[in-house]
Amino acid sequence: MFILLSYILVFSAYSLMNFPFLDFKNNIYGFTTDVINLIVIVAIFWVVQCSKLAKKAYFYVSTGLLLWIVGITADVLDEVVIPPYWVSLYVEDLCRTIGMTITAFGLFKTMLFMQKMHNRLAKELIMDDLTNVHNRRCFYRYVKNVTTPAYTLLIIDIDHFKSINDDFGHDMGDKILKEFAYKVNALFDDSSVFARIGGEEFAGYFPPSNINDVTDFSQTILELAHTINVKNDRFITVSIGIAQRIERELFDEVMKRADLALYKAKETGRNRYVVS
Ligand SMILES: Nc1nc2c(ncn2[C@@H]2O[C@H](COP(=O)(O)OP(=O)(O)OP(=O)(O)O)[C@@H](O)[C@H]2O)c(=O)[nH]1
Repeated sequence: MFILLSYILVFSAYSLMNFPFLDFKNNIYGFTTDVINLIVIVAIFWVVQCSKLAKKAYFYVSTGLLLWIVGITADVLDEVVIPPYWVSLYVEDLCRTIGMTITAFGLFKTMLFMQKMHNRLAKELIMDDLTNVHNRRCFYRYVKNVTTPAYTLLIIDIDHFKSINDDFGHDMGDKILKEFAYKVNALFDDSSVFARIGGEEFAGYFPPSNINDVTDFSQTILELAHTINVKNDRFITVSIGIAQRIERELFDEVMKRADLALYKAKETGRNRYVVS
């Protein structure tokens, strides 16, 4: 900013001292318009310096605006003095045109950067970082907005997960969570939702369906868990609580019943499902 202002001052002083003067009174409107243009572009340049753009976008926008400002400075001065041909051509027209083009390219890069950032944030808002399945926020928001009457909720909890962490380390725990989430997620179709809602706790939503279909599905999850190997022939097991919504029941109440059913599954020996 300092270098830019210095340039404007030095170039203005040089032009005023070396080039012949015009009849300024006749050019007062042109001069005023050009000065306003210069102030606006310098203000935009200043805003760009204060904002946090991506490196490349920042580089292009700043360079473009700088060249543009050099061009506009010459534009302002040619309302006061008569510049030589090379100043009009190279300093004014060429700098301004190239500056505008580079700025436009920089803005295009900025838009791409914003779009990428938006997509990333939108994904982070609904996806679980570790397992890449839907997260708790997404699950709760989705099911709370469901108006269909008899949907079914599942809460799935990996048994004795703490001991996996304790015996084989946290990295192994993470690996198991990822593998389990990936495999179970593949069982869910477009009409149902699967999500990680806590540490080793997952949830499933099914649209109105026969409860026997849901228990069959739960049995498949129990069997799938037996294929996930921790180490040395040790496989995981899971417990599942199932609750089907009763008419007018609130989402939190259905979740609570599914949670109580899960508690019962744990209490009665784990590695099983219990229907509320
Ligand atoms: N590796 C890993 N561990 C996690 C993560 N989130 C939670 N945990 C662990 O999961 C364990 C859950 O332990 P508990 O709530 O006692 O449950 P549990 O050992 O599975 O016992 P039961 O549920 O009663 O069968 C804790 O040790 C947490 O540290 C995670 O993202 N990665």
